[in-house]
Amino acid sequence: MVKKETLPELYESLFKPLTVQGHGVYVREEGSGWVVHISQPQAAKQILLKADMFPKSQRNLLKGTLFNYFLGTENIVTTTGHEWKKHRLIVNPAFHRSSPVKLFGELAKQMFTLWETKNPESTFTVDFGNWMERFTLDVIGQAGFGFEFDAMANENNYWTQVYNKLINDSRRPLYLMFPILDRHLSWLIPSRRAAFQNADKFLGMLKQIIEHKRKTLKSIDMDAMDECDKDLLTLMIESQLRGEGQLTDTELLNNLAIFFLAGHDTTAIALSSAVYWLARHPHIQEKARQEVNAVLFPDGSLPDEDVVPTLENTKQFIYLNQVIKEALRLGGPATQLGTPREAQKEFELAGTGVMMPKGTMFTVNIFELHHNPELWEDPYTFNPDRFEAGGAAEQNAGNGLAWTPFSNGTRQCVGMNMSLVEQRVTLAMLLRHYDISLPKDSIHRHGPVMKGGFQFKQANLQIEFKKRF
Ligand code: HEM
Repeated sequence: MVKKETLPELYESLFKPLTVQGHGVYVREEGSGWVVHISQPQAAKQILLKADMFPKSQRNLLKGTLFNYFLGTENIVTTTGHEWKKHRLIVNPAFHRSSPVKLFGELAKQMFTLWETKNPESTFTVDFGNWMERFTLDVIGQAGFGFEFDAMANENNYWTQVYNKLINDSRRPLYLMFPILDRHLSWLIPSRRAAFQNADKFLGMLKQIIEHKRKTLKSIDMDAMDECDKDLLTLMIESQLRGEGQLTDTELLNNLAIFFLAGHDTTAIALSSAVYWLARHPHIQEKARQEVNAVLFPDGSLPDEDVVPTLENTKQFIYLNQVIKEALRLGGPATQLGTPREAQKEFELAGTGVMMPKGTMFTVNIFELHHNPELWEDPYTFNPDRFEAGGAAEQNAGNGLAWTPFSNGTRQCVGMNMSLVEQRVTLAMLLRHYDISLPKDSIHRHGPVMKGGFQFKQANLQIEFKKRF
């Protein structure tokens, strides 16, 4: 990505020729070998819904890297078969029982206060991408294990810096492309030695929290605590104490690390995408705002104060949910599966009639599926009506998986509901409090411009907010 091209321009030149000429299937070299990319709904459904036939590939290319050091190998993402089921058995109920709606709302309020203290005028501009990273870090710290990063109030505090350094160091392209550097030579490179020591600090802090929680939870009445106020670590340990399964401290640690990596940037990117598209479409923004007001204040009163939606309210935000889905279609954080799937025997790839040999590696190319012109008319246009009852999304669904930002099947994202509720609460509160627009000099005026490198993030996303109260 040398030139600052918009996403549609990049897609047209780089990927569309492959997707369209290949009828939604083509192969690409990905370091681990050739991987079949799928952007066609029948084949996507076949690969994702038959998890036993297409398990995650166990070729661990990142073995020995800082990235792997942080996440470990005993977690819900890297394991398969019985091992994976053991993790999902504990992790799934924790996510289902946790709905920290109040936490999302209180943190949104805190963010508005911080903005307005720094910007006393009625209209101001913020680096929204950066704020979403800080907001979602505060959320995952508290919702994950009851830890206050305070990244919004003070971006330079100790643990926020340790965490940000760890994430940046573990994603450095050079070390991901040449894992041998971390595996065998990190002791020779002072900056890399420091990066591993920094990871030890963060992991050490997580270990202490796990030990502390194990001890305290044995001695308190868990039923006396409100379910919504419990963090994920508490809920996982509780499941074990109730005899619902067992994870060692290392397994708990590795899963907490995964929740950070999988749950922090992803929701930040999703929220940034939704706010960006709302900024570009004032009439859609107004329609979503009116729905939020009608749900929260059915008597027509519109108080000039922030009100945190309840979980029940968030289920009634039908149009806002369409906005979120459309923003995930256009700019969802997962552009393809994190780990390729490996065919366990020879089979016919659905919708193509082509036989694929045992051992073939596949990925569902979520980005291309979501921009495939054969599935989505005018694919770059933001149009939440695609997701209304009877709309294009519903019609596509009869034909396979055309919209799948969280993957699907048994290995669907376990944090999906948490992320969707977080997005609904945050967007509803933003819409009530502010009119949202793009600054005149925004680099994104004609389409989203992405950062280079491995992350699918909008570059320098400045957003203008005008107070409504
Ligand atoms: C917009 C937000 C999010 C998106 C688009 C997203 C997307 C995805 C996708 C595509 C996968 C499948 C990866 C694969 O199979 O290779 C996945 C898995 C997963 N996600 Fe998310 N995710 C989001 C938020 C979260 C959050 C908030 C958490 C936790 C705090 C989370 C935790 C996980 C975990 C643990 C898995 C592995 C599940 C398993 O293999 O059983 N995600 N996510």
